[in-house]
Amino acid sequence: MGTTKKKYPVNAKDYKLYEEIGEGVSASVYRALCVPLNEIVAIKMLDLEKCNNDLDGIRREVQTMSLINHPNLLQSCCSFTTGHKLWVVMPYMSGGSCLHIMKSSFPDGFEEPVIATLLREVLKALVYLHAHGHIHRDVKAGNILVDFNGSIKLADFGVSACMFDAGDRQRSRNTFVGTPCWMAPEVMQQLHGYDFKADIWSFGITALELAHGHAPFSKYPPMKVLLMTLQNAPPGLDYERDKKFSKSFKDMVAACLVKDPKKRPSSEKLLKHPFFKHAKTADYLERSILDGLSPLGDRFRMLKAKEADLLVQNKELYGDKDQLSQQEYIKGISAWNFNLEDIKNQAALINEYDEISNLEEPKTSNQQNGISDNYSDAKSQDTDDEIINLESSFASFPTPSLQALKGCFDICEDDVATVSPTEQPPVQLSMKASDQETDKDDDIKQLGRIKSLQKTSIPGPRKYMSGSLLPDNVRSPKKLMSNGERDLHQLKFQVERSSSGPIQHIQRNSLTHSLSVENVSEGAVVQQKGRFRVTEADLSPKAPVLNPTPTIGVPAASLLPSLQSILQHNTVQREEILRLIKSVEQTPSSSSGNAAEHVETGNSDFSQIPPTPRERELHSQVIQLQQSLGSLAEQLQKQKMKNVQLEKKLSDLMKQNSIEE
Ligand SMILES: Nc1ncnc2c1ncn2[C@@H]1O[C@H](COP(=O)(O)OP(=O)(O)OP(=O)(O)O)[C@@H](O)[C@H]1O
Repeated sequence: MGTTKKKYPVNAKDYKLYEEIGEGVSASVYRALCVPLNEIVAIKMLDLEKCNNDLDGIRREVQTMSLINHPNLLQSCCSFTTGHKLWVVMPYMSGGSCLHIMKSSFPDGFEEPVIATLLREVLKALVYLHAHGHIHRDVKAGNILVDFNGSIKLADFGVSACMFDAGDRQRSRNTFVGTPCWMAPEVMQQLHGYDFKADIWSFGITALELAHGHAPFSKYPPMKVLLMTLQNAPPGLDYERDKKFSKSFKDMVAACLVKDPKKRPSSEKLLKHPFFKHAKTADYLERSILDGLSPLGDRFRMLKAKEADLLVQNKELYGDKDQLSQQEYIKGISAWNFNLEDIKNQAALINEYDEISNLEEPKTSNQQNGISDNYSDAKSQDTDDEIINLESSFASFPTPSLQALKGCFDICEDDVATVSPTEQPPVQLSMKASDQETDKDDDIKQLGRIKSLQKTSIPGPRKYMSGSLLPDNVRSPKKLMSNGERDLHQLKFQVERSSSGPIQHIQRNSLTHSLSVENVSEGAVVQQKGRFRVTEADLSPKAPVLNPTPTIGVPAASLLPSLQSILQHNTVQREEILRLIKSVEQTPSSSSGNAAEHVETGNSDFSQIPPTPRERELHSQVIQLQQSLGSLAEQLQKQKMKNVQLEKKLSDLMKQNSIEE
């Protein structure tokens, strides 16, 4: 790919910013000119101060984007920080995402040959990613980008995971990441972890999304989507209107949407499915889906305006009370609140929502696990019991420190100006190219330098995103207004995401919000950044993923997530050992009591009492766990020492800095 050979400047002043072309949960994307290369690019801007707790996600995205090299994957050209923003420079994909194209011109989805062509390209990208040990974890139409010539690239590695993280290729993941509608059941369940087969599920959901114009369950709030995905039979091409689709398409979707991940094909195998014989060339895509489309920026603006209108209409129709309910509902869901009372309240709101929503969902013929698969059945099951069951199905994980966001990127340039913590002006983008340079320079000056890593992050008003655009006929359960002023200008910046898109991050400034973000010690904490996202410490007995060994200049704060993860992991392992010891004690054979004593006293000599096979197995597990506990403690110790050293360096540097200033 040509982009890898060119040297893209890593300085904001070398780019002229044009119009906004996309928004996600965590980022805004702009079209821009790379002045020295005279090339149009797209720049994704992430506000590091607002991406609470998602240092790992951002780092992963930047790393993955720079390392991948495949024609169907969006590779970054370069990335750098300016003020508290991270800029990721990428090739500009002028067609925008498939989601945007559908919303603009194909509200009921694409024709089958188009779908086959798009999906084959995405699948090629997945084959590459999986072969290199990556799980994408966010495959959906919004992340399939189309270029002017019909070429396709899969984007957004914000939640991708590397299977080699801990040096173990086969390791399943135990993190809770993704976008609800596209999320595989095993990812939601968090029982046995998951692997690259989770992408195959999302791929199947994406196929349905491209066929219908929206993902299954997309009109439901996130909690409901989780319930439905877990309880209902997998969705498929079973609608009356799906008769137009070929058997091979239906087969391909059915192969992906099997609840048991082991029964899903690998991406490589799926690529050989007869359905992809219908795939055509990029040329064909250009003619069939790009023809007549207005420029990306215009489309984006129109779609946003439409969303804002919908929101205003909703306000008029349902009033503030309902909006407040929705807000409360989304807040609970977004924060993945395990407070039972809150969840019950949320469940009540789900029912409320259902009553007014227009049910057009399918009655699938196949039943799985003896659970009814039609929506009205699922609706009637919105009981407290379900919520309690669901609550027990999910694990909760600790959250990295807020401060950990800083200092992650040592690729900084241009961090020049100074600003107070409360000063966080948005980047103002002029539509006139000639004005760009001045405006941008001013902005950069305003954005300022982050003086201290210890500085408390005081987020400005949250710019709520609208990445996934609502189907027109759907009343938004997810778009809401703040408690504050509700003028249109504010609306623009506070539109929530569709539930068919990632769940919106909610600023935790409400007294009613009972979830403690940083309460690591209780282990009941969930990290969340727009998606359900619970990472770092997992319940797997395997070693936690450590941040790479810090290099000089990496702030000590960035080690905190690893340390927390190790601590958490330690606790989990300790509990596991205790549990095993208890279970040895409870083994009915007369010998087991003795065996437990041996274990408890650290004496593993079982020679005098012949152990049962179960005791042997438990014993060896205990030994393994003890060993790994030991090595974790060692790692923790090392990390602590490094932390101390780095903190010292850091404070020296800060002193030096303040002297210079
Ligand atoms: N290189 C690009 N060229 C054109 N449009 C782009 C490009 N990158 C992103 N976009 C547009 O911007 C939108 C948001 O970008 P992106 O998905 O990377 O942000 P995000 O915050 O990671 O989103 P998500 O909500 O999926 O997590 C995309 O859906 C797409 O429409």
